[in-house]
Parts: sequence; structure tokens; C-alpha cells
Amino acid sequence: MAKAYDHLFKLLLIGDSGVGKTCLIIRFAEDNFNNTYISTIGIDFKIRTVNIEGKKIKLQVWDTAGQERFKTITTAYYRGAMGIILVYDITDEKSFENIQNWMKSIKENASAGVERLLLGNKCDMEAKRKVQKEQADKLAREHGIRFFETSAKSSMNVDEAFSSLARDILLKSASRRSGNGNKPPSTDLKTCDKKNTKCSLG
Ligand SMILES: Nc1nc2c(ncn2[C@@H]2O[C@H](COP(=O)(O)OP(=O)(O)OP(=O)(O)O)[C@@H](O)[C@H]2O)c(=O)[nH]1
Repeated sequence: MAKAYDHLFKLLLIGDSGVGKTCLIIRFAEDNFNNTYISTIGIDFKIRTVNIEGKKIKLQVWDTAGQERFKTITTAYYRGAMGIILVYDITDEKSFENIQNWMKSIKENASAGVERLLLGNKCDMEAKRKVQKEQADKLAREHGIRFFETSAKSSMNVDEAFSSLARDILLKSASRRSGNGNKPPSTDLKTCDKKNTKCSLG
């Protein structure tokens, strides 16, 4: 029987409680959205297979609880992740400030060389915006990672964000196999804003 996929990538979402991690995963895996807030307890995952560069990539997306009291459980999952998505809420300044702490947590707990991606979620709530896109752009550049503004509610940039991370992991593993540890130039830092719904992936 033909294999159902070419690669399996494990991704992890982290960020403060309430920024929309669960909703982003549900939008990506099931194309659904719910306004009711049920805080994640511990950890959970969903699966979706995507097609990238002619390869079937099975994405196992792990959802972590943002609440401090679950930290010991959730950080134990960092090590197995090939990609980590850091999420803040564009209407919540504190969640953006805390991205620095989440970055630190990655450094302390994840494998070296893990791919990272920054997402500013809830970009459908423009009237309540507290974090400017330029601030997040700057932060992403400082850390050499990509950045998207997303909305789990409207779907804006959700598929693009997950695909972009999967593609970076794919290219990285391909270049590692060919003996070139560096990223190909086409994957160099690129940022996408909410207007850029058709964000090209290089
Ligand atoms: N307007 C808007 N609301 C959103 C969006 N994403 C999530 N929400 C709402 O934000 C609240 C929290 O969403 P969750 O996905 O549960 O947040 P979380 O980050 O998983 O929270 P924890 O599990 O506590 O870590 C819910 O009421 C969602 O409906 C979005 O893109 N736009």
C-alpha cells in the first residue's frame, strides 16, 4: 500500500492564555471557529496533511495550555517539536511583551535548530489593536524568523502561516541531507501582513 505521506512534522503552538492557539489549530485542521473560550488543559494535538513542493506533509500540531500552572507539562513537549509557533494577540500588549519570555523558554527547552514562527492573532479586531505590525516586524527580524498577522476567526493567513513553517522545515531537512546546513536563500526572512492574504512562500 502506498504511504499516506512523505514526511511527518511535529509543530507546537505556544503563547499566553487566550491568544487563540486552540482556535488557530481548529481553523487549520478543521476549518472551523467557535467564539466560546474553553482554556486548554495541558496538551492536545490535531492533524492535517498538506502538499508542499510536491510532497505530502503530515502535520501533527500540538496545542499547549498558555496558563502558567501547566508549564511543567507543556515544556516537556518542546524537545520533540520541529517547528514552534509563538502566538500573541494584537489586542493584548502583555501577550506581545511576553513573546520574549516564550522565546527564552524555547531556548531552554527546545532542540537546537528548531524552526520558529511569530503570529499576531485576532487581526480581525482592528479597532481594538494595541500592538502595531511594525513592532512585531522588528521583533521577528531581531530573531531572524518569519511573522504573519492571522485571524482564526476570518481565516486570514492561517493556512499560509502553517504552510510557510512546514516549507521551511522541509527545505532545512533537505539541505541537511544534501550536506548543506544553511538555509537556501529563498527561505530568508519574509514577513506578511494582514493585507497580504496571498503570501508567496519564496
Ligand atoms: N476575534 C477573534 N477572536 C479569537 C480569534 N482567535 C481566538 N479568538 C477567541 O479568543 C478566545 C481564546 O481562544 P483560544 O483559542 O481558546 O485561546 P488559547 O490561546 O488556546 O488559550 P489557552 O488554552 O488558555 O492557552 C476565544 O474566545 C476565541 O473565540 C481570532 O482570530 N479573532
